Amino acid sequence: MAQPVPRLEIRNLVRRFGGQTVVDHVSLSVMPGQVTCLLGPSGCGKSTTLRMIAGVEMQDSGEIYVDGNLICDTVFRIPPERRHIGLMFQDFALFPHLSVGDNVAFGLKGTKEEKRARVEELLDKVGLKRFIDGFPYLLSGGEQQRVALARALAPRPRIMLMDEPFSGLDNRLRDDIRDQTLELLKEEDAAVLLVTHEPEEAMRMADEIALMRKGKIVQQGAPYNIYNAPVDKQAVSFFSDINVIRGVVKGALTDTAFGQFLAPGIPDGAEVEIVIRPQHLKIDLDRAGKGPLPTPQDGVAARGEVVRARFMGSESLVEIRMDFDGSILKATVPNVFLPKPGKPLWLMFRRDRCFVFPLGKSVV
Ligand SMILES: Nc1ncnc2c1ncn2[C@@H]1O[C@H](COP(=O)(O)OP(=O)(O)OP(=O)(O)O)[C@@H](O)[C@H]1O
Repeated sequence: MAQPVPRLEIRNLVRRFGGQTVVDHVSLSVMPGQVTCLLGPSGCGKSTTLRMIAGVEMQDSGEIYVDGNLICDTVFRIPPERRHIGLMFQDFALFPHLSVGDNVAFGLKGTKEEKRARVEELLDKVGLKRFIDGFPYLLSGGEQQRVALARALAPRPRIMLMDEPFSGLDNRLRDDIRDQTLELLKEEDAAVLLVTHEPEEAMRMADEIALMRKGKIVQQGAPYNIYNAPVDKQAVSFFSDINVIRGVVKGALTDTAFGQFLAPGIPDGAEVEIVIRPQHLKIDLDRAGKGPLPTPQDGVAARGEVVRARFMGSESLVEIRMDFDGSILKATVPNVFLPKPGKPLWLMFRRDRCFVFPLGKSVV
């Protein structure tokens, strides 16, 4: 069977500013109806990548394809207005002197009736048809954002590029608008590339996440895989708080106060870091103080004493000073669990939730 052709594909895009490579051989593809999130810290080159795809920035090397057809390399270049790409940025500014309907119709081709039908269809989908003849100033921030989305989607773009489109909205509003936006984007079957520096946004929106750091994509895959099979310590810590203990490898194993961990492919004598998220650090509540027996999954329990416990809303955060080296580890526990400072607790590193990385090594 023929391989499906990506709606958008970029190959080895490179952009340098003043000797610094801010986008460094970035390649990715997005299928129709798929949302890919370009996720990374501020300044890692996400927006520059998006601007090159939009055609408002020229790459130093690399190619961009739409439906398998070259639209831009260093010699050939289709101008931005002929790329059929929809854009949505944080500063989405609607035209204040045009009605909501005319804002959405802006850039649409066809007869008056055709345009009106498309505008009504989209405003209906974003739940704002009643404002069609009103002006943008009558709308809240969230409503204006939905109009901007309708405007971007009106000409049926084959690709939607979105750069932090929800960051101007307050938290509660944002979740609703993200969900609505996602629904509409799927209905319209556009290939979406969404830039964000917020892991929660990427997890909520993406079919696929491309994790970017220092101009490079360090990992790409479904949110579940990025979260559960991270490539390095930084990739774990980008999504959550982490606990780290160290060990030395001997015979593809490392011995720690929490028992042995597998360290496949890491040479004898190398130092490793064993990383675990606070929600996976297990507190033994049943046999507290008695030193539970090791199990294949939980390993050996290590003793510590509570330093502080805080209630965070849906969970409690407990900080424990470990007897074996005096370090402080963090555990989160659902609901209310507020042991007093000084209380002894036994902790276990769940082996199926740990990541073992060579010390000091990251992908870039
Ligand atoms: N036109 C330009 N001239 C010089 N440097 C630039 C230019 N555009 C971007 N840069 C630099 O390139 C780097 C990447 O910028 P970019 O805006 O792509 O990052 P980003 O990941 O989108 O960050 P943010 O989330 O803060 O927007 C930054 O160091 C930025 O200062």
